[in-house]
Amino acid sequence: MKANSVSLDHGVRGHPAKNSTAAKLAGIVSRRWLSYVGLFVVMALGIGLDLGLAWYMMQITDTAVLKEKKAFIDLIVIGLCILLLSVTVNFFDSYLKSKVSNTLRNDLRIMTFHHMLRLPSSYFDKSHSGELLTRLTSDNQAIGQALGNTLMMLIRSPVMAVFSFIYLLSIYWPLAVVCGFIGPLTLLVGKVFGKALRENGKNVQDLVGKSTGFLQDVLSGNAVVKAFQLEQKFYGKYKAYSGRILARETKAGTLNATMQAASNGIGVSSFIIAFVLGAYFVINGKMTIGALIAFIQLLNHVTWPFTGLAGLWGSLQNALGSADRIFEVLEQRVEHTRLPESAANKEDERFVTLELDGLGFGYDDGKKMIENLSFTVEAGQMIALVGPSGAGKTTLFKLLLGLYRPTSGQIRLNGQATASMGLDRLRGFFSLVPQETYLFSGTFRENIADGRADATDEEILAAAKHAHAYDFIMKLPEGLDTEIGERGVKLSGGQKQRIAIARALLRNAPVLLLDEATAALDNKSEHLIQSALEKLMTGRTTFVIAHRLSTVQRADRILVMDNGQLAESGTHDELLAAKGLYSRLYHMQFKTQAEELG
Ligand SMILES: Nc1ncnc2c1ncn2[C@@H]1O[C@H](COP(=O)(O)OP(=O)(O)OP(=O)(O)O)[C@@H](O)[C@H]1O
Repeated sequence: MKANSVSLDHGVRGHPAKNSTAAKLAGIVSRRWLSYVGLFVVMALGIGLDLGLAWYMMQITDTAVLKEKKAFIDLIVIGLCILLLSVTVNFFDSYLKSKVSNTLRNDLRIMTFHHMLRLPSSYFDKSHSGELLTRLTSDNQAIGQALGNTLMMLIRSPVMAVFSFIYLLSIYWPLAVVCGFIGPLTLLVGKVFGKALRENGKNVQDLVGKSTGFLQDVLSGNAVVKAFQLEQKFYGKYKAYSGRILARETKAGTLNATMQAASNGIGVSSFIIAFVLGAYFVINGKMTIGALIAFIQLLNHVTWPFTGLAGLWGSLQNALGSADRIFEVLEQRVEHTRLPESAANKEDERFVTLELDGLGFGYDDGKKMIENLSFTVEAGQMIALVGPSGAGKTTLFKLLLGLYRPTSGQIRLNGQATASMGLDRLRGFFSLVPQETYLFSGTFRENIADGRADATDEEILAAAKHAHAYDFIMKLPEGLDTEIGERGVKLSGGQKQRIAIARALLRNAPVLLLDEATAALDNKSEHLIQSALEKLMTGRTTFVIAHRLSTVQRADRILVMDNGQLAESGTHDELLAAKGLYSRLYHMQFKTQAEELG
């Protein structure tokens, strides 16, 4: 990753930073100091050239007025040199500005994504993925723009103004002093409007984030939208979002226009004053015509920077609003200090025992979801988790995977408390087959290989065969290289599940967390999946959130959860004999299945 040779760790490592947004941005900008040195050199040359051009205009006008032919020819040569230099400087100015802007956008993009990948599940539960997406897209765009052109112009303008003013003083100081008072007035305008523009800019970005999240939901759930005929409702909702964005953008436009008009008025009045007064001084013989032309040219540099500054200040404030949103993500506490490596399939990490000791947990709302849960699982056992909906079965999986930390008690893996174990190592013990299959856009090969990055083609094919996915993949013209569509839209539910099983097979972790799908499949597909799961469970310790009677009956131990507590535990026969919650659930399900089978 040579091109990204910046440190990806934002200095604050998840602690809310006290520095201002501008100071935090400065920290990021400073990583590209060499490009900025180049930009400053080009800027100095550009300022010199602009001053030189004013001098040149004065000389050539006075030479023409005085009809000095020899000096006139010399000035034509000098003019050509100025032209050549100006073209070169202009090229490097634009090139370096876009380079620094693009590079910093790239830095920020990868830094933000790197940070996002290390954020805990609790953060994603609270934030909408579409909204987070805009921080990597439009917010990133706004900042990149500001750190290139806007920033350089903001630095160049006052420097240029100072040098131009000194030159004006040297031409005719009384006129310079009069005009010099007017330019800085525009700064006041910028100050008055800057805060409002920044706040408005942040509001626009917040709204864009929300509406993008909404769009993402509607577009990815388009089948439900059509089935429930939600088109009108969602169209109205999006129109409302869009209208609010428009209103905010119109407000920004009005603020900008007022600010520009005010600073322009100040700029134009200084121009008129200079022209009228300058003409008066020419009539009185205090200035030459050439000096007046140079004066007007330079005055432009004294006033324009201030005039333009107001607009630039506005876009900088907008970008700071976007930066606030990005830093909000970068300052979230991360669960990993670095990106975890896939730790599965390590021979030295065999599973021996897993103990839950007085485990307690509640989500953010403080309500206890799991209370005082204790049990021990030995290697090779198959544990079925059953219980009513909302009993806490999936939550237990989240705790085992370290997606959330227990609020009390301990989980011990091979005798070691998981709280003191690195998350990479902890997650390396597990392979997850979630209830809702989640595949990523890409090919079959890529999706299966997500189980293990260094898997060979033979291993991928073997996993596909064991998962009964090989035949349907190979029937497709591009085989393993067939694109599966967004989240696997081109696949049936059963096919998706078999790809997920192949992925888990390849991971080859010692403990399998299997959340059985509840969706009913046809008999053939069901049989293929059962057979694939059998292969996956072989030689592994398995926790299965069980919805099927067959799974439950085969389990070495059934843990019956109710309201986050272990209500009962035992084998199928023991629990039936106990005639408790399990027995009731079993008979209820058995009756339903018998009815379904006619
Ligand atoms: N991220 C979350 N934030 C807050 N509460 C949550 C979160 N996820 C789940 N819950 C709540 O925790 C409780 C247990 O949920 P869990 O998903 O563990 O149940 P479950 O036993 O797996 O249910 P099911 O069989 O229906 O999948 C539920 O009341 C649920 O509303």
